[in-house]
Amino acid sequence: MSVIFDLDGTLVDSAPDMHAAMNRVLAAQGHAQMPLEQVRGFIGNGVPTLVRRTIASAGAAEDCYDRWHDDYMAAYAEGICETTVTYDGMIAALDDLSAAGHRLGVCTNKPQALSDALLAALGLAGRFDAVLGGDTTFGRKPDPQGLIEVARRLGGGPMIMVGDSPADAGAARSAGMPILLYTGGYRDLSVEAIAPDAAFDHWSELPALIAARL
Ligand SMILES: O=C(O)COP(=O)(O)O
Ligand SMILES: [Mg+2]
Repeated sequence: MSVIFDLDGTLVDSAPDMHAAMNRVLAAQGHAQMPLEQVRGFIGNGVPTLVRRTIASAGAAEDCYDRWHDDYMAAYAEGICETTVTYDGMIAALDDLSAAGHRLGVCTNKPQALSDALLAALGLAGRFDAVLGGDTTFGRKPDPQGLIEVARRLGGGPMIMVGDSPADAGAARSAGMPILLYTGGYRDLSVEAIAPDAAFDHWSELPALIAARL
């Protein structure tokens, strides 16, 4: 079996660093700071959506998009791993899954360079056989093309997607994969509304959930 993971809100709690970067952009543009919960609610569909939602929320002009986007990318690249941490039990779960012979991949809406930088900063890069970001030609979840490409790079066969958001669930469904939902992430819908194949609140539950699907 191959297991494909989402990154932000699933493997790592990266919202505080994304929030800090966005607040630096807001300050530079003369706008008020936003609370963490607000910016966290904008995460999940990639940087363009994050920037557009922030601009709308700040009441800034839509034509400042390119500037805010570029400033955010620079600010976040600079502070990509100041406070970001892995979720409790995640590393042990990956250890279990690798020991059980599963192949592991990442399909994220985070841009490729930032995803690679963050995984390297956390010492996680070597754990995955394929990592695909959201700014490639394969599009962004809920478009399933990225997921299908990661599945191909992992060698095909049975796949499971593990994510935290409606975009993950949508992509998995369109790609014909089961979706296991981590409930501790950044979803803006209830678990019932997302209707995953299974949900887990703590990473220690994941290896058994995957073993049950073999
Ligand atoms: O960057 C985002 O908006 C979310 O990225 P994710 O797909 O890893 O959750
Ligand atoms: Mg996510």
